[in-house]
Amino acid sequence: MATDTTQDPDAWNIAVLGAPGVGKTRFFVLDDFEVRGPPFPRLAQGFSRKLAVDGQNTVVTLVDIYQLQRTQPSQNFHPNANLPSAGTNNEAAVQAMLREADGFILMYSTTSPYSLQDVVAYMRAVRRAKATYTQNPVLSLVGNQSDRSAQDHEVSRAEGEALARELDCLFAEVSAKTGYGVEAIVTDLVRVLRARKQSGRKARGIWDYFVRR
Ligand SMILES: Nc1nc2c(ncn2[C@@H]2O[C@H](COP(=O)(O)OP(=O)(O)OP(=O)(O)O)[C@@H](O)[C@H]2O)c(=O)[nH]1
Repeated sequence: MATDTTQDPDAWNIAVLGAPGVGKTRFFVLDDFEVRGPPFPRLAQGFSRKLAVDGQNTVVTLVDIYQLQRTQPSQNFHPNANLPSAGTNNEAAVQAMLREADGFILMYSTTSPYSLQDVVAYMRAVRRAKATYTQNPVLSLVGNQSDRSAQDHEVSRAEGEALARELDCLFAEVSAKTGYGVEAIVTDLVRVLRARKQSGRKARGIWDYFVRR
C-alpha cells in the first residue's frame, strides 16, 4: 500500500545516484521496499517503506535520480558529465529533487572501477544542488555487488573507504542481491539525519557524528 511520507513526522527522502548497472533498482526492490509511485509526479519512481530505527518508526523513500535523468528527451547522458545535463527540460526538476532530498546514496559496483570514478561527478552534482545549505550533505558511499566472486572484484574495500574519507561520508559494501548491508546503511543514514535534526548545530561532517557516538 502506498505510504504518504508527508504525514509522517519521521520521514526521509533519500536520492540514490550511481552509474548504469551498479544495482540501484535491485537495491530498491530488495527487502520489500514497496513501490510507492512517483513522489514527484511523472519524474521518478520512488520506493518507500516503513522501518523501525532504534525503536522509532520511520518512513524512508528512495528515489533513483538516474531513472529520472533517463526520462529526458534527446539527451546523451553519461554520468561523467555533470549531472544534470545542461539545457535539458528536466534540469530544474532534477536540481529540485537533489536539493530537497534529505540524504544521498552514492552507489558504485565493486566490480567496476569506472563506476567508482563516476561517484565523484555525482558528488559534484549533489554539492552544487546543496550549495546554499550551511551543512554538508548527508550521504553514504555504497559499494554494491559484494556477493560477487573474488575474481570479479575490481574495487577493494580499502579504495571505497579511502574515497568515503575524502568525501567525508558514510561507507558500506552491500549486496542488493542477498540483502547484505542494505538495511544497515539505510538505518545509519536515518540515524545521522535524525541526529542532525535534533542537534540543529552546524555539523562538521558525518564522521564527526560517528566519532562522537
Ligand atoms: N550479483 C549481484 N548482481 C546484482 C546486484 N545488484 C544488482 N545486480 C544485477 O546487476 C544488474 C543491474 O542491476 P540494476 O538494479 O538494474 O542496476 P541499475 O543501477 O538500476 O541500472 P540502471 O537502471 O541501468 O541505472 C541486474 O542484472 C541485477 O540483477 C548485486 O548486489 N549482486
